[in-house]
Amino acid sequence: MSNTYQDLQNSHPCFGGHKNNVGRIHLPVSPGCNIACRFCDRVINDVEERPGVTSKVITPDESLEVLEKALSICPEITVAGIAGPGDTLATDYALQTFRKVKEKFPKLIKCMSTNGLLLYEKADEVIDIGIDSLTVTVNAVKPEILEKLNKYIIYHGRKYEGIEGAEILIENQLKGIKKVAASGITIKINTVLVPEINGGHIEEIAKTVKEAGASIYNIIPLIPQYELADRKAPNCLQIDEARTKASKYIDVFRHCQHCRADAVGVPGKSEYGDRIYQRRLNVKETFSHG
Ligand SMILES: C[S@@+](CC[C@H](N)C(=O)[O-])C[C@H]1O[C@@H](n2cnc3c(N)ncnc32)[C@H](O)[C@@H]1O
Ligand code: SF4
Repeated sequence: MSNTYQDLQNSHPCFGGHKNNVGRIHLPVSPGCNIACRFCDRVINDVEERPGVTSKVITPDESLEVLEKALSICPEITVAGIAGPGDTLATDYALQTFRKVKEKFPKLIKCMSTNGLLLYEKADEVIDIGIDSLTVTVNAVKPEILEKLNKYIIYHGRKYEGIEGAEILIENQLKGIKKVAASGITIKINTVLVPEINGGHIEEIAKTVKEAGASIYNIIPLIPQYELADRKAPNCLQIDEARTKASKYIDVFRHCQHCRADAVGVPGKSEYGDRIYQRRLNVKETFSHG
């Protein structure tokens, strides 16, 4: 039986549990991605504090050793999460890792983040493994807005660009969210707020994902980079307005820390990634746009 939304509000830092001094570890086992968000720049480095960044990519077996070490250093960790650095469903490594974690650390909350392209077809596996909390990044529910945020998708071996790719992505996200939510798994939605692109669309996203079964909504301010390097990050007022509009339809999480794909510790309080992943000097290798 997976944790309920109420349980997670006490025990998962991204669902409200941040008040209780609980920690998480992100296991960076998923390097590849099957879509191309125009703002995403996945890199290997030891210094940047943002999603898509990791010091190394590890295997599902290595992740058990990493977890053991992390729990001995930081017993506050209640959540084993996988948030990249790429997409958790683009390769099988994340689901393999969760099966191993479930066996060896049955008390840990299993949490994963996906773009949702393959969520509908992999939903039975996600449910069977007993993922406790699932985050799906939904940046728009209208294809003409999404195509400004996503360049293409690779779906069943074919590349779909622009509106066509955006339509498939939105349809699969919403069908996947409905199916997984109906099984009782708690769903959080991430939206990257790019004021000039989806700033006026937040209410529609919030309403649509709530109707599909999501429980909580997290608006992430854009970090301007890659193709959207010249777009402005939202200011505090814009973020606050977007959150207030969304909260008419769905609970809103307001404490997102823009964590790395290999973060370890209690968000905002402790960070043990240096010790766990033996971070090196300032080495930077881009691997998302080869
Ligand atoms: C790197 S992704 C990995 C998990 C999965 N592929 C996904 O998209 O949900 C983790 C989160 O970082 C967000 N993200 C990536 N680049 C960002 C940026 N430049 N600014 C803000 N959020 C970003 C994504 O939208 C996603 O919600
Ligand atoms: S944000 Fe997630 S889905 Fe989008 S390109 Fe980056 S890793 Fe892939």
